[in-house]
Amino acid sequence: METMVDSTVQLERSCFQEPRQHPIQIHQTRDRIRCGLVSANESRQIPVIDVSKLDHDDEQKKLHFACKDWGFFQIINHGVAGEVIEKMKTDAHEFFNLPLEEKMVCAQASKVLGASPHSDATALTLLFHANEVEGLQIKKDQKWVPVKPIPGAFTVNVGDVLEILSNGEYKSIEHRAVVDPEKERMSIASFHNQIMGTQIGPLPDLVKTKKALYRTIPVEEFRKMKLTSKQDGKFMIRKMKL
Ligand SMILES: O=C(O)CCC(=O)C(=O)O
Ligand SMILES: [Fe+2]
Repeated sequence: METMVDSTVQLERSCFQEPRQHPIQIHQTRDRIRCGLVSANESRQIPVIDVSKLDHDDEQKKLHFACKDWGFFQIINHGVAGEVIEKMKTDAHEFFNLPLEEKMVCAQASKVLGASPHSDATALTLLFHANEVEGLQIKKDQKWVPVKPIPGAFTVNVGDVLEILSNGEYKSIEHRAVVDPEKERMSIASFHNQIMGTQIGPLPDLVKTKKALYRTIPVEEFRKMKLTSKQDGKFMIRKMKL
């Protein structure tokens, strides 16, 4: 049986009268929910990219292969100050300690999502583990691989849009969040998308000699399709495949 998160609150920046470029979700996973056995492959781990070394060929290659082979990686030495990270954690905890009515002021609250198996219909997702409890798992070679967050690191994943832009070279990987029977888990996801008025499709340079594997459509149409579709696994990739 799939495990599920019990409470996910989507904090679209529009709630705060700012542009909606990077919606943020805070996930809180508690113990009361349907909980099942997880057949996880503990022996493998997602790659770790050192952002401070990205001007070197070796680290760039590592990043390329991380996007190609895993679609998921952690970044360290990313330059986000420790105080900023601590503030994110305390804000997330304070937010979840608010009474329910106060959390639901967001006009987008009806679009709350869970973390059953899915790929992100974003370009890139940055995920921060706001406490030490694990729960994120990614699908690798038909097995669920648990992500072991490095303290202070961000987990990055290639979203459907990047898979499409790269004409399938980079992979948007299915993932899910499972519950810990003992402890509460909290994570903060920040979604990065293309701006309105642009197109989503394989980059022209990549399809000069190769066949395009996905359709090209305006961002607006992509978003509309995402909101009106049943959100199941890699549903946007299925819709965009040629
Ligand atoms: O809670 C997590 O770690 C996963 C969240 C997630 O997959 C998402 O928000 O798209
Ligand atoms: Fe996700």
